[in-house]
Amino acid sequence: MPPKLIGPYRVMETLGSGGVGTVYRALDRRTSDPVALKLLSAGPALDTRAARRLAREYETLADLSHPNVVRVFDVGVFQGYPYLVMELIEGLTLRNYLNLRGADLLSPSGSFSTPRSRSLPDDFDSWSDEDEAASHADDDDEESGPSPFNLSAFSEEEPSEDMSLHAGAESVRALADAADEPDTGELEAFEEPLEVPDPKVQLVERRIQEARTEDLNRPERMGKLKDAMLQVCEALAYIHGHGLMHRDLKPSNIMVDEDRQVRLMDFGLAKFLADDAGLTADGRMVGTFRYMAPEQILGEPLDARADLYSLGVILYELMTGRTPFDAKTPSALWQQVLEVEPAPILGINLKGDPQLARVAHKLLRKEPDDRFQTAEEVYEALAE
Ligand SMILES: Nc1ncnc2c1ncn2[C@@H]1O[C@H](COP(=O)(O)OP(=O)(O)OP(=O)(O)O)[C@@H](O)[C@H]1O
Repeated sequence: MPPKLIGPYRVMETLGSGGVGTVYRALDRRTSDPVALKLLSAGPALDTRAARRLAREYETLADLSHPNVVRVFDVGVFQGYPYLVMELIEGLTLRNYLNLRGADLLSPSGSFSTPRSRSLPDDFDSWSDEDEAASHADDDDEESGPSPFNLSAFSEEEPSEDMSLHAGAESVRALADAADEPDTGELEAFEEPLEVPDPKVQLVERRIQEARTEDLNRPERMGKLKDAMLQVCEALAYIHGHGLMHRDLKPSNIMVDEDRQVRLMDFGLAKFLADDAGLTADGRMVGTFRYMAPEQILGEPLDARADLYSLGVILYELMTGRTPFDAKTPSALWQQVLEVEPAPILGINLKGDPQLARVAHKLLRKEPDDRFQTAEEVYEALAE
């Protein structure tokens, strides 16, 4: 049960939960203004010193004002846990915004609903105990609970066909059986036909893949993606210009409102929750490994270029449907981030935009010096 009152704010409903807390829609009882309130319940309760530090950190954020940066109104402490009050964004996270399909928007009753699709499965469930301590750091992307917002501004999106994007072997085989291809009967000679590549299955898999990349490359989706990325660059240029870093940039920290205006959220939070090496007081890492730059994983001093690496992961993911690196354990993931080159975007999405792919790969360079050096440079390259 969510609390009814947090400081002077009346909690109306839960908007979603992430790795470090829960976000509520709330009303400021003094003004009746609607706000979003993020209660950080992941760490240990704050002592007075930490509470004062929180207030200091957010004095800086409260002064920021940019159309692509979420406004921070207030901070406080509730039963020992810090909370942050910010602008309520009536919209969707970037991932859901770019996954929208007509079929997702209209519920059977005809009312609008939030799409629940996720572009990545959370395959980190099977971590070993030793990985457990770090596991929360990748508990991203949970966008739970229905949106209370009217999403009619997004409804012009054309419904796309059901492409069975995550069709398992069984459904692929069923589709193959139904495919209008002549049966060669060749498989009957084998005792274990499943080990032999079935041309019909391969054909259907190829068609699914083609349909999937066609969906990723829809001109309307690509236009939205590029526009959103440009706005994120403007937001990053602004906060970097103020000497701040985001440190936890990922698709669930970017929201798009009904006017397609992008808002960057949660910057600075990772810094407040962690020390310079990115560790919380109880030794856990703050941030999301899949989006973290190599130097961030290594606990090295960071600058704005670490945010640009995260931007590269986001762009890569939005162009291919998967992050550049993925593994079953954090240590395997770190090894990839530190040592492995990402698979070429255009090898996964054959008809992807070459210019955007080039930008993403340059952002993903392991050495900060080899990346774009500023968000302005990225903006220029995207706008070309
Ligand atoms: N200012 C806001 N206005 C409207 N909805 C919001 C706002 N901030 C967050 N939300 C919603 O609440 C959800 C949870 O946000 P939260 O920041 O807790 O999670 P997260 O970003 O997925 O994870 P993390 O805590 O690791 O950053 C978001 O996915 C979003 O749907």
